[in-house]
Amino acid sequence: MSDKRTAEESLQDTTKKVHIEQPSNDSKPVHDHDHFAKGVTPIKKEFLVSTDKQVVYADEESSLDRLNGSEKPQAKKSKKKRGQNKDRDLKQTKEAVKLCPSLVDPETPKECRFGADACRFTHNIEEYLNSKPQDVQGVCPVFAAIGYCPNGLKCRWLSSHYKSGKLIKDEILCDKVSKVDYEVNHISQNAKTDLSRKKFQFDTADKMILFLDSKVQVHDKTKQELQKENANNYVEPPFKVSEKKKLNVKNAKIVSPLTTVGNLPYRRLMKTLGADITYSEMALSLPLIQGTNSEWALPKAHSSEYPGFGVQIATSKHWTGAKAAEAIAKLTPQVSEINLNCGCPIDLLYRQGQGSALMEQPPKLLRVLKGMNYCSGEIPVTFKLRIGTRDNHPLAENLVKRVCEEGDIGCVTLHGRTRQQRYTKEADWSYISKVGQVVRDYNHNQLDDKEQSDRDPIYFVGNGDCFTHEDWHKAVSDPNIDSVMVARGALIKPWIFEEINSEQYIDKSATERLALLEQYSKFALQHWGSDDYGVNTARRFMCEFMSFTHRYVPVGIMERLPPKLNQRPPTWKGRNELETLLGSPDYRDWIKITEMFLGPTTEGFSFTPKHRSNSYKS
Ligand SMILES: Cc1cc2nc3c(=O)[nH]c(=O)nc-3n(C[C@H](O)[C@H](O)[C@H](O)COP(=O)(O)O)c2cc1C
Repeated sequence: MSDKRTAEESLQDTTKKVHIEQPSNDSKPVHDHDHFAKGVTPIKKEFLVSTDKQVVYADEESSLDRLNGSEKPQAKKSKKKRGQNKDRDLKQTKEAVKLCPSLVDPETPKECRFGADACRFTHNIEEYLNSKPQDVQGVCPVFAAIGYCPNGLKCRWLSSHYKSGKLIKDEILCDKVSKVDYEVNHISQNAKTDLSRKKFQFDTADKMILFLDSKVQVHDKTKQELQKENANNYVEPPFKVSEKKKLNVKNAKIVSPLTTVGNLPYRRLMKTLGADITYSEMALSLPLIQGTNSEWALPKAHSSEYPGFGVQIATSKHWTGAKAAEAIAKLTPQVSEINLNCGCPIDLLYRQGQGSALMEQPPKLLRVLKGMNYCSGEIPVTFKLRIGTRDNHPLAENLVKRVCEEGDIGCVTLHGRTRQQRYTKEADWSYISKVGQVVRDYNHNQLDDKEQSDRDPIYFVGNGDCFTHEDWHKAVSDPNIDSVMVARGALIKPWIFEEINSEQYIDKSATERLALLEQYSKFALQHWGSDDYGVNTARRFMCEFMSFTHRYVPVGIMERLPPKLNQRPPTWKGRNELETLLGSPDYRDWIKITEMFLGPTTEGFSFTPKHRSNSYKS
């Protein structure tokens, strides 16, 4: 594989876009080798590299790090073969000497509540600066973007904005950028403390939970009496669906909720590339209502994402769903929808009755949706499900029918696979259409109902295997389907919406693709910081992102189109060194790419990707 210098030299390669002509249906492959076997990406002979290596991709479940401990139910054999890292240690080694955060700007030091002597961080600026590793060359990307660097002395590019003992600020740029480039949905420490100490006022949820409790079947006579009383105390929801924020789903370009990889910098990148709707990574309701820091990091969004930003939650109980919805509505109002995850296949969640397990308990699912809808104020509630949990036992059709009638939802998204299926076999778009028909019929009937005729239709979105503009347009040409949610397609080929809008394949040059990664790195530094911690975090998530981007096979080297998500390429080389580097499945090449933008890896950086064979420690 090429070294860093060569890759940078390759930056000079041509940026000309080439539009690939679609071969006609009857066109024959130029040659007829093994690599045209079913499931194998057809790559032109001159770009093939002979080797015995097999490409194996791990998709969804291996990215669910926060939910470690989960196991795929019936794939023990392949799990062993794949050697996935289920217990990745994601902690990074810390700086040897740490500067007290009160001193990041030495000119305007803040008060340290512990005092210099008791503080566990150093207050000796000179000692700190002497202990820092050498600065990364060039201008601090955060300073360049927003006119100042919030990490101050801790920045890894410090020398670019620190002159004569002072931090530089570009007031004009700062002022201009602050109006358009900011993050929303940060919640205060006080709010988190209130949640964790059970002092947060869940006024709406507390009422609704009593009512929903009355819907749970009990056999005890006293409890039944209490239930009756609670049911009688029920008051009308403060917001009807028609009074909630409008969803704008018809033909919208939608990026799926994506645990780990669908982080804020990635979604921000996707907004620059034409996404209309983005979702947070899945947040678990219980830690949300307990005020956990890491969970409340998930509803944060970039200003460019709102409106059009959905927060996805998982829950198994109506009370946690209702409380989480109320907390989100009160604390992070810049949310366009709260999406209930009813599709997550992973075992840990399933065993707890969350994710796809909710599909197996319709009354419970309806209680959860009702509770969320009642407590989410003006934020509409939507849900995402799969065909069912087991193969040959589809549940979605009947379930969606019931939810339309009773669930007060704004949109349904259906992933055309079962839980059992995971990513094997293609998504079943004919079943997706069938369920879409159910929603369409329901909407149609509502038009005849005078009381309901003012409300927006329930939208229906299909999901599964969309990788080309043809897939997308074919799906939305079905009158039952309002739009398509794109997951892996938008990770592997982030410019997919550009292709959809222009209705053609775009053969992005390697330079253009590298520029997207550079943009990601800049957004990542802005989000996580340009200090040691921020750079390490940005590097790790950039590697996670590249574990998808490297799977892109340039259309210009393919023997025939369309490319498919479930095809695996034989080993190939690109049209130049940079293209080969970007397609490398080797984690060391991903690190090399991060080094172009984030500087060299520092002592202690470790990256443990999905496959053990790819682990890295500096
Ligand atoms: C890395 C990764 C993380 C995912 N995380 C979530 C998630 O948090 N919530 C969710 O509803 N679906 C999640 N999914 C599933 C996708 O949203 C989507 O339903 C599925 O990948 C099928 O779409 P695709 O064929 O376009 O990839 C994830 C998928 C992947 C590959």
